[in-house]
Amino acid sequence: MQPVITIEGLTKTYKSGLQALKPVDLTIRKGEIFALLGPNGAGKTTLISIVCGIVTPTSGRVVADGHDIQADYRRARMKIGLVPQELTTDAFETVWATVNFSRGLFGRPPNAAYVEQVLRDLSLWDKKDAKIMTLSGGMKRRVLIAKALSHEPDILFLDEPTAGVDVELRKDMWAMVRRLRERGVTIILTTHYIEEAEEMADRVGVILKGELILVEDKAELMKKLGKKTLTLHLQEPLAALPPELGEWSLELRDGGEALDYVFDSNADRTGVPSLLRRLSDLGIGFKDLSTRQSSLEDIFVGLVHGSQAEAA
Ligand SMILES: Nc1ncnc2c1ncn2[C@@H]1O[C@H](COP(=O)(O)OP(=O)(O)OP(=O)(O)O)[C@@H](O)[C@H]1O
Repeated sequence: MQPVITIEGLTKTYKSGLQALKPVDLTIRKGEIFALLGPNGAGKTTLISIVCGIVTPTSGRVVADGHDIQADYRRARMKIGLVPQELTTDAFETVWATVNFSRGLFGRPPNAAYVEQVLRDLSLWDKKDAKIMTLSGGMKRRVLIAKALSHEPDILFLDEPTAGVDVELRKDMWAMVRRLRERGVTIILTTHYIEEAEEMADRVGVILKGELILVEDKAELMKKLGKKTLTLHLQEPLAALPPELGEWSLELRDGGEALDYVFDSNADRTGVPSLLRRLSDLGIGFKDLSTRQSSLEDIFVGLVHGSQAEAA
């Protein structure tokens, strides 16, 4: 697949001495939705701010749609729309004026039909003459997206697009992101909501303490690292795990009424049939059983713990 952004050896050390990015290498593919996932302070905003030309890198190189973001800043920036995390809006302007003004900043000629379509897509059309300060927080956020799309960018960055927004707006945003992707726009979003990455992304990058520790197709990531949990609801509660079950990593919960077994669903031997046989031999019966695939959240928590254990 064709790359649309190439990041090579990118680092950032702020004046305070804090190294916000260790050398980062990353290629974003044309037309994909890429989720950059990481906890607060991991370096997500720093990374996208560099690509969008707001923060100067300490070293490394970024090429966006064929243009070096430093040597050829204007042309690179023309290709990019950024929806920032913070609500920075021109309070006294109308929605219509502010979105058209943004378009003009990028040297694009006026195009009322295009701007109208953007506002309609974002359910902002009936607010076009409203002053921004009169809008709700959710509406202001939609205005930020409209501004970012005003100059018809091919690449859209969304920094924590749904932080603090209600469920309805979140769903609207996801739908809008999908529509943009259908039109060929490449989308990079940062999030610390696993649910968002799981729902939206084609690929996921996990960033921790300035280091991109993993980049993977979402489906592949879940398949490769995904574990399953088998839960057995026992007929009689167990006070403790019998030593005969020592070879399986089991956990008793719900007052001994439920038994959890975490296994690798891709392994040749999952240990499930032998566990069921052993339970039967021991006369431990169960009323019901269920299995659950690990979510991206389980995987993420596992990675964070793994990396903390390494650092310790
Ligand atoms: N202008 C700055 N000067 C000094 N340190 C900064 C500056 N901006 C960010 N940092 C620090 O760099 C690190 C990475 O911050 P960044 O905002 O990139 O993280 P993030 O992953 O986007 O987090 P969040 O989800 O909280 O936005 C943090 O430790 C932060 O305090």
